[in-house]
This record gives sequence, C-alpha cells and structure tokens, in this order.
Amino acid sequence: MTSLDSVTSHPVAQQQGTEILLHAQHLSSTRANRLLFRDLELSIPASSVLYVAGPNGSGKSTLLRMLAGLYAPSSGTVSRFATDDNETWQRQTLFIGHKPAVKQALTALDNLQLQAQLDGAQIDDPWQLLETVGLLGLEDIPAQQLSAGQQRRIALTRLWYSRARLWILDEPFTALDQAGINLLQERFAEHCANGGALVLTSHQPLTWQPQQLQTLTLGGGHE
Ligand SMILES: Nc1ncnc2c1ncn2[C@@H]1O[C@H](COP(=O)(O)OP(=O)(O)OP(=O)(O)O)[C@@H](O)[C@H]1O
Repeated sequence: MTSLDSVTSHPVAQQQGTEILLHAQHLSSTRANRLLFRDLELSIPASSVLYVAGPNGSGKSTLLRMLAGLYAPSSGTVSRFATDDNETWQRQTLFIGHKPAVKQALTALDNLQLQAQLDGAQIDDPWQLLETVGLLGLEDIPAQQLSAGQQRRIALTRLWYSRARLWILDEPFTALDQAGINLLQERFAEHCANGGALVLTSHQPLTWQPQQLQTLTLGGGHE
C-alpha cells in the first residue's frame, strides 16, 4: 500500500500575485482496495510545469484524470481557474490520454480535421500543421498504416491549435523519436512562456529545464 511518506513533491516557490490555474486539496484515491495517494495538495501556477513521476501502477494516470475532471477523487477537491463555471473549465483545459485517440480508418489529414472539429477549433492551414509535426507526405495514408510514433504525432497536433491554458498530458513522449521529443518540449516551452501551464507524466526524464518545475513522485519512486 502506498503511504503519504512515499509521495514527494518539490513545489515551485510561488510569488505573490501569481495566477494559480489549478489548486487541489486533500486529494486521495483508492482503487481496487489499494490506496494510491492521500492528502495530496497541489497548486499549478501559470507558466509552470508539474511533472508526475512514479512506477507502473502508482497512480499517475489516475491523478491526471482527476485533475482533468474525468475521474472523481475518493476525497478532496480540485478547483480550476478560480471558478465553478464548467464551460470555462472545459475551454481552458486540454487533456490527452496515454493512448492516441486516432481513428484507424481515417487518414492523418482527416483525423486532424475531425479532432479540430470536436475541439471547436478552426485550422487555417492543416498541411502546414502536418508539416510541423513531421507528417507531410503521409497525410493521405490511413492511420492504421502509420507507425505508433506517427499516430502519436497526429494526436499531438492538438497542442499546436489548442487555446487551452492548462495542458494535462499522460505520457506524451511515448513512441516518439528524439526529434519528436525535442519538438514537443519546444512547444511546451512556448506554451509556458505564453502563460500556459502543463501537467505531464513520463517514464523518462525531461531533457528541457522549465523555468518553474514541480516534481511529484508517487509510489515511493525516486526522482
Ligand atoms: N479501470 C480501473 N479499475 C480499477 N482499478 C484501476 C483501473 N485503472 C487503474 N486501476 C488501478 O489503479 C492503479 C493505478 O493505475 P494508474 O493507471 O493510475 O497507474 P500509472 O502510475 O499511471 O501506471 P503506468 O505507469 O503503468 O501508466 C493500478 O494499479 C490499478 O490497480
């Protein structure tokens, strides 16, 4: 069983007046009769990154889904953007799960356009966006004929058109090559520089040094 002692957090030194995009208090989760974490307190200021680490099964995805409002905590509260307004919360939050939500029968271009439509976004030049993520020339191929990393790149196009300020990303680097990881980290840096914030999990260390980084290790792992 995971105990509170096994949760380590290195909070950002918060400056007075810093905007807090998300604040969680006394957050606990028990799944399948197993305590994953308890009494967790988190604040995510604008322009910061929360990196959630820990071994398989330690509760990283569970926590991210809670922060995204997709899964109810066993106890505790999550407040977002200092408002109870659900529409604001939905508009300002982008969650991408660890499996790329890509329609296998559709091409990269069709997937991008469908996803943008679902997100309520207007993309002026989808070919430019496909080029940015390294998929130009592959736009007419059904996703099922693309590699895992190429499918991940389709899912991640959302990060180039999203206007949400808080990105919650579960293992975004999975299946990406080093060039893809670097591209993504550049995008993260840009997002934070523009006042956005990011929560992510990964089984690999960040090779980018965010200006404001908190590390939360679940399940007794080490940083
Ligand atoms: N749908 C589910 N129903 C019941 N229990 C679940 C479910 N999904 C996950 N769990 C339990 O919650 C625990 C934490 O799972 P979670 O996916 O949050 O871990 P994780 O740290 O993200 O793991 P990984 O590194 O393997 O992705 C698991 O050990 C599992 O027992």
